[in-house]
Amino acid sequence: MTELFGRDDAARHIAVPREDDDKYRRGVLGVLTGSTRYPGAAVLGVEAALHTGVGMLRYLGPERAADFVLQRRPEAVTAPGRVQAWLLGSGMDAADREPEAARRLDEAIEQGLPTVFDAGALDLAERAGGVAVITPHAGELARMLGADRADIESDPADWAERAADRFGVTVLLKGHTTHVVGGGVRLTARSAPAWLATAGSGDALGGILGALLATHADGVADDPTLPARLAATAAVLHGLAGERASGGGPVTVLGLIAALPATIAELLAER
Ligand SMILES: NC(=O)C1=CN([C@@H]2O[C@H](COP(=O)(O)OP(=O)(O)OC[C@H]3O[C@@H](n4cnc5c(N)ncnc54)[C@H](O)[C@@H]3O)[C@@H](O)[C@H]2O)[C@@H](O)CC1
Ligand SMILES: Nc1ncnc2c1ncn2[C@@H]1O[C@H](COP(=O)(O)OP(=O)(O)O)[C@@H](O)[C@H]1O
Repeated sequence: MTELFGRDDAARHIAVPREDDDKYRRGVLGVLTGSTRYPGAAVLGVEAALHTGVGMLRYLGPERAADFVLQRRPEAVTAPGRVQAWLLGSGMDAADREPEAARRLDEAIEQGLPTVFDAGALDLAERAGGVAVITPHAGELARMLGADRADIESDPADWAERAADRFGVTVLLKGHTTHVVGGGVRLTARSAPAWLATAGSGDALGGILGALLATHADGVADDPTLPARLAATAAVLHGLAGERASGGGPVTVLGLIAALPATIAELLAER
């Protein structure tokens, strides 16, 4: 059975820092995204993760992208070190991976930590040793499954379930309605206005989900349904922040990201 995952559900999945927390205890997100060709995707994912809330973010992608990330977010740490979760692949091209990026992706996957596999890392998800959430759009899922995009679009929840079974991961299938399948649950999130169909919007979603995994890293391996619920939470936050930024009109991805803190505050006030 498919459950509609709404704002109340999302509100319950936001980790609020406590008085005895510090930056490490809150959760550190490692980010390997972006490329020389697509540095902007790295900036968007980092921005979205920081606006969702993490204790620390380590950005370890290619130099050109790192320069842009640091210009925009000097709080991002570019030195390698321990992390509690990974965001991989946004703004990378699986067919043309930079060698250093490929090496770092391998090292990250070997750690077996909770990981978001997006865009140019989707092909690596099968190798995940720990909790894995993949975030394809219908075209990407079609490529992964050797299926027709139109078939996936005609029955997205069913195809998301097939992918979850085949790859042994939680699947977040993007679109106007987001379908999440994994750990024996099927969830849908429907909060997104169609203005969100804009380049870079998915890169922001990856950052939101990465932050949620990092801040729930302790519980996520022990609760089979939690990765799916966190993925659905990311979709709800993304949709609500998009709605807030749009106000009924066009939305920019940085506008959506800027709306995340107030969106989260509103959800927390309701719980
Ligand atoms: N600012 C940035 O740096 C952005 C980077 N992005 C990255 O770009 C990479 C490719 O993502 P996509 O979601 O575009 O991959 P898709 O699988 O949707 O598309 C692959 C390619 O197909 C072509 N294509 C598909 N439909 C087309 C159409 N209607 N008209 C013209 N060309 C079309 C484009 O050349 C595109 O690059 C990912 O790594 C993604 O993360 C995108 O997220 C957009 C923003
Ligand atoms: N018609 C739509 N209505 C609402 N949200 C949409 C629509 N189309 C796409 N989205 C959302 O926008 C984002 C697009 O992600 P993606 O296709 O990966 O774009 P990009 O790679 O350019 O960042 C996803 O979060 C998706 O759910």
